[in-house]
Amino acid sequence: MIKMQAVANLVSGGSSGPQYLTGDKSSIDAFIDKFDVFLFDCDGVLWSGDHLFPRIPETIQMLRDKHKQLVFVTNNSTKSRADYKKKFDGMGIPAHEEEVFGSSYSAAVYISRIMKLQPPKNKVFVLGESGVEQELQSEHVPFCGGTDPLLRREMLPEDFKHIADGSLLDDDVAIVLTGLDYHPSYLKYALGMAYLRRGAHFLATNTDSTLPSAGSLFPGAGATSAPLITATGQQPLALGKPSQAMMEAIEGKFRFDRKKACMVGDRLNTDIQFGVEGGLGGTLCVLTGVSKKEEFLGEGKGVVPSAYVDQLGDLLG
Ligand SMILES: O=C(O)[C@H](O)[C@H](O)COP(=O)(O)O
Repeated sequence: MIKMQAVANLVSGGSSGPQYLTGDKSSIDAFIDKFDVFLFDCDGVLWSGDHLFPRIPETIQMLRDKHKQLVFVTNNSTKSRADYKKKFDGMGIPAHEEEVFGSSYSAAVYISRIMKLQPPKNKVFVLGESGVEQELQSEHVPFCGGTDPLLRREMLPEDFKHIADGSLLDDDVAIVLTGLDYHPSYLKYALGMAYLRRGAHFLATNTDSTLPSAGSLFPGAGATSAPLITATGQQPLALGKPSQAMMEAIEGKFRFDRKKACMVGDRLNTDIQFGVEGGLGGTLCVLTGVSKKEEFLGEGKGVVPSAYVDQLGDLLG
């Protein structure tokens, strides 16, 4: 009876709400068999900071043994694809650098291939970490700011004057790009604000409110870009999940049938929304990160996954 009910849910597309898969081996197998491609969020699904969740390497390997195409789609812009490959290797997770598609790469591709501003007026002022800089470099986009040690100092009285008269600004800057920034400063915000007031485009790798790490929550990219949003009254164009510009870039690079793809994530308003709005064949919510099941179970919920598990390793049955 349970088996028939599980199959009924899958057939009806989960009309009775998201299917709870943990502990239900036959439903897990049926769910996995529906898809050729799995898009994986990273923070909150595979790990929390440097803490690897149980049976992640084995789960990823199981999907590879089933010949599934895997793409690791992270909004964490502090690391580049190469940095993530090192992290995957360190965690024992079988993954290739070209399978990683982070928000820093998404932003760099958007700037270089979609915006295509004419040099030299195509420079980016970065409020973020090395991952953004590396990916801009990979797309040959000039930048300033970011991890520049000269900006990691107090705002001096003369800075107000030199920002106001433009002598501390770079006339080639046409874009302000914010990401998760572990080294925010008033000086960097003042420079970013000045560029935006001059008419620079306002982009963000992502605007996640929080960063899941060490089993807790910390200020996310949305929190570290908030001062510029408040000061200028402008909203950035975000190039991370749930942005469909990111989905289009991923589909363009990896070439897959969206109806045979499943988005796996821990956050409803980025990962699951990304998959639902992208028209993917399914979404799987994992309860080891930000969102709780109470946020999607019951009537009148905004974003509802196709299915959910307590932790990703439960897919091993
Ligand atoms: O604040 C952030 O940038 C996000 O919390 C973080 O980077 C999310 O990473 P993801 O879960 O998309 O791997």
